[in-house]
Amino acid sequence: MDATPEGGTSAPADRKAAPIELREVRKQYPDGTVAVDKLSLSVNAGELVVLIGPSGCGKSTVLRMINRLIEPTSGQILIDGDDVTHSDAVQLRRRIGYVIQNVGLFPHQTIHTNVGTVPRLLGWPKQRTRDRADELLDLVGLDPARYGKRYPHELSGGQRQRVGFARALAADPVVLLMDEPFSAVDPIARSGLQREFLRLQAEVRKTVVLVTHDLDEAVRMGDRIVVLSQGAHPQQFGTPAQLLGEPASPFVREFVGKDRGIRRLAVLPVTEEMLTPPGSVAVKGHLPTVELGVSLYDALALMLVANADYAEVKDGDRTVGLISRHRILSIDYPAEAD
Ligand SMILES: Nc1ncnc2c1ncn2[C@@H]1O[C@H](COP(=O)(O)OP(=O)(O)OP(=O)(O)O)[C@@H](O)[C@H]1O
Repeated sequence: MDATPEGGTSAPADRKAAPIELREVRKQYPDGTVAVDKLSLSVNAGELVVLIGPSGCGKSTVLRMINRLIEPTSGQILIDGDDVTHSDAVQLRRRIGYVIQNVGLFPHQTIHTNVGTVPRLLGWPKQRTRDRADELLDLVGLDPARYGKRYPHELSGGQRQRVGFARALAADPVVLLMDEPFSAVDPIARSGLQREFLRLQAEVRKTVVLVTHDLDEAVRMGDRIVVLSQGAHPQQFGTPAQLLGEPASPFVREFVGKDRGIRRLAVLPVTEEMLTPPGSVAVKGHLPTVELGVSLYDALALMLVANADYAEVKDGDRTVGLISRHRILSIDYPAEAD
């Protein structure tokens, strides 16, 4: 049985993703800087949680404490219920995938060898390691026959990033940590890679902690988002829609900014309650069609391109109603907290 988003129901033996819990974790660097001040946080198995906040608020420190590249000063970090703050750090890192900006592939090793790094360290038989590297390259959309023998400099930045994902996933880690993984590629390649990663995540369902400073990325990728202020103080921990619709404090409202109305359209779906029955309004010309459940943002974008006031909404082959531009632009905004 697979791990569920709620966590805790799978047998550990076949668990593919593990919950993470931080209990009052603190990091004070030797020079006295308190980067993380007693942070408590729970991430469910199979969930993608984004850490976002202003520069220097402690995001990377939090992430690097989870795989013990940085030792916490105090507090506990539990993975799958086990406190890992006193376990063997090298063993731990083999159970945790780690993806960083610019990937850090070994330049003198082929792509295939790079992807097989952790399985080799774990002592997997050669054939199994080779098969696994092929499988992972396929999974990230790189043909192993074509790219496996190349060296990192013979790939584009976006392709190298995919290899980074493949390498991080090769030994089937229970947790995946990603620190600004998309920021080294240009904006167009970035949105393609984000989409690809979401497709991959839907398939592998790892517990992912992603650090970014890009709010659009956070909203697109996160099941939930934690907004941190200096000292890694959580200001709000919620779904993208909650964050954009109900910022919990002036800090969060300022952080999500003036564009939050537009961003919010990207996280709210077209639902049946929003629809007008087909035939109840006179419409001119050909209407664009959208699937029930697409984002309001996408529906509105289609209407603007087609210069139409309505779009026809389908559920599979069936037309379930019409959605109007006006309806999308008049969605409610809950009262803001102060
Ligand atoms: N080795 C270190 N020694 C002393 N202070 C450090 C060290 N590493 C980080 N810091 C400080 O700890 C704080 C948090 O740093 P961290 O890199 O975790 O922040 P961040 O939110 O990831 O920042 P950014 O978004 O700019 O990458 C900062 O004030 C930083 O200057």
